[in-house]
Amino acid sequence: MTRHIVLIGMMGAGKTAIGLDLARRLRVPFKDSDAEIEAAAAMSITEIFARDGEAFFRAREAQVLGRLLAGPPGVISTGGGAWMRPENRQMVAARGLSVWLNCSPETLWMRVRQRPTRPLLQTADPKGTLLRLLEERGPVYALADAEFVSQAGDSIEATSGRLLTQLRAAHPDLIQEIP
Ligand SMILES: Nc1ncnc2c1ncn2[C@@H]1O[C@H](COP(=O)(O)OP(=O)(O)O)[C@@H](O)[C@H]1O
Ligand SMILES: O=C(O)C1=C[C@@H](OP(=O)(O)O)[C@@H](O)[C@H](O)C1
Ligand SMILES: [Mg+2]
Repeated sequence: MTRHIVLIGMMGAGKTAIGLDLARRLRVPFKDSDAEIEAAAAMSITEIFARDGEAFFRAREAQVLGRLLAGPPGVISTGGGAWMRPENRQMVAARGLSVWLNCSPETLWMRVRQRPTRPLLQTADPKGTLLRLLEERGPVYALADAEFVSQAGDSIEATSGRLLTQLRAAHPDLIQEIP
């Protein structure tokens, strides 16, 4: 691979799950910015938000993203808010291909409602919060180099396989060796 593949998009779109499977198929390193932040802080995302606040988390996120982008090309899954910072978008553009994992609001909600691991959704109306964030962020996600639409009924494996086919077709320069 000549550049990183950087997955962006909403919470629950499957950036972490699809990124892992995509990296396995490509036999390249997989990094998840949230997991890297958690490892460095020895705390969960929930604990970081509760103890240090969102601004602190966003600063760590930008740092971690910079470090991951400086490493060998691989698949990087970001947290849903990372793409909102213009500096992060610039860093990604310099070293990677950004791919918006797009997904219907119903599917996002179905996936995130089961897990209390996303502090931004700990509100009185988590579904309303998710929809509002999607509305705010959608136009910014659309700035990504590529968009991939994840279908609700597809498995993780089917989705990452289809994503790889789409990426190979649209960016033959990116993946030079067929694993
Ligand atoms: N087709 C699919 N694509 C992505 N995730 C899926 C799919 N089917 C089920 N899931 C589940 O949905 C959740 C997606 O969450 P995650 O990968 O953490 O998303 P994100 O990192 O974008 O917030 C995971 O629990 C995953 O196992
Ligand atoms: O959308 C966001 O602002 C966030 C998304 C989360 O990552 P996922 O998109 O991987 O769930 C995590 O970074 C944090 O809870 C904030
Ligand atoms: Mg994730």
